[in-house]
Amino acid sequence: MLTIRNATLADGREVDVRIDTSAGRIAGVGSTLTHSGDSIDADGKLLMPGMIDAHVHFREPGFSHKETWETGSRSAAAGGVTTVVDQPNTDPPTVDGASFDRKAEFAEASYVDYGINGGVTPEWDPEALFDRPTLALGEVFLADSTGEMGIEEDLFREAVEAATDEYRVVTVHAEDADLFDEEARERAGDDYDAWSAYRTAEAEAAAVERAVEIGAEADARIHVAHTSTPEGVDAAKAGGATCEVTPHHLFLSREDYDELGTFGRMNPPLRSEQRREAVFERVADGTVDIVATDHAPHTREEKDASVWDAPSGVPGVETALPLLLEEARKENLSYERVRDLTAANPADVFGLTRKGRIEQGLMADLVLVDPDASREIRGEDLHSKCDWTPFEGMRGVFPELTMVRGNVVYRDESAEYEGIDADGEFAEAVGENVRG
Ligand SMILES: NC(=O)N[C@@H](CC(=O)O)C(=O)O
Ligand SMILES: [Zn+2]
Ligand SMILES: [Zn+2]
Repeated sequence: MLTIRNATLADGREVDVRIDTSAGRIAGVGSTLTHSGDSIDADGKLLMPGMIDAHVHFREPGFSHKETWETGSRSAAAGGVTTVVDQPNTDPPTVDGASFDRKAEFAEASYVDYGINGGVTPEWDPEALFDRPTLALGEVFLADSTGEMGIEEDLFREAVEAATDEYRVVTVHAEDADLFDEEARERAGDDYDAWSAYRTAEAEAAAVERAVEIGAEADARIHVAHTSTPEGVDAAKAGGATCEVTPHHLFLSREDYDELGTFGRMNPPLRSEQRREAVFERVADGTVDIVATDHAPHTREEKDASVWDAPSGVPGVETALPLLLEEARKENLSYERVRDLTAANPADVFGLTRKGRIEQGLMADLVLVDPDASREIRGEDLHSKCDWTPFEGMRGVFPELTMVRGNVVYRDESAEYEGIDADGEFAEAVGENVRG
């Protein structure tokens, strides 16, 4: 048994949390727990459920030079993420039994728990995928992005039906390439805003509408990945789907290209400041279900190319919760909203019934933070293989301690906790597949 004493929860309650470390579960939450066994004095600091990041690209197998399960999951743990959901655009793509099994072997190196999604290409093998502990189907690409896995509508419909028969959620990358602005293609390679002009907001809204229509016909559970526009969010919600927003679409806009260049290129692209604000409002008021990072690392060398040649994607798994906690510190979001967006809602959307909340009986996936300890984000301080961040110089509130099923996997070495004697920043890589 381990007790975290004097913790403050997102709703303001001051509690002790008792952890059954052998079961990895929360044994009790209350104010008058008896303190037998080990204990940590939280000294009034904030205790949050670990973030469930429903959208990461940890790049193995195939692209270990960009990220590995080890570096990606360390970055996750240091950012307060205790579960990640990995996407299928690896090499080989995760579309059949052999590729799933291969990825599952790499994932054993993970410091945090994980789900592995199955992908869809014309060669996919749904039976083999669903036979395995696949968390969800997706991201299913309705347009090409990194990995060129864009598929036609007929195959999408088939995939949605197959996933629904197997009780899997379908995560969709919703852009319609027919609505991309080909004229923008003529802009020069150093006009970085051309990427946003090319992959239009209309292309997102139209694809979301189509995806939720097809989903409704099949009675499917559709989850729209990385919605970047208020139109995309509204179309998803009106069609009965759930949706996620990334930190980059929440905190960056087309106005940041001057600073970011191709390091601000991703799919869907950055939008106008006006659209960014409208998306932020929908996150703050609870319309948006989830904040997920779409952590998509590429090396500096790869990114350092013309706007038409650079790969799409930015890292984000370590900075998402810190950026949101900074917004809460500034009272632009409530702590309860941050908790729901990062933990309770992703647990509900992906059926992770034993995760996402600080309640008796649930898994002890926990993050302890000093809510006032805001600091500048520096790429060189982060733990991803990707040594840059699009959020350089912005402020974040980083965790001091991250626990996965009762195991301390990360602690900030400058934070002192009586009762914790982990040596160094990271302890053991205890990550497991959330589907067993
Ligand atoms: N978002 C991106 O721009 N890139 C992602 C793929 C994706 O999520 O579309 C990647 O894997 O690099
Ligand atoms: Zn995508
Ligand atoms: Zn993605």
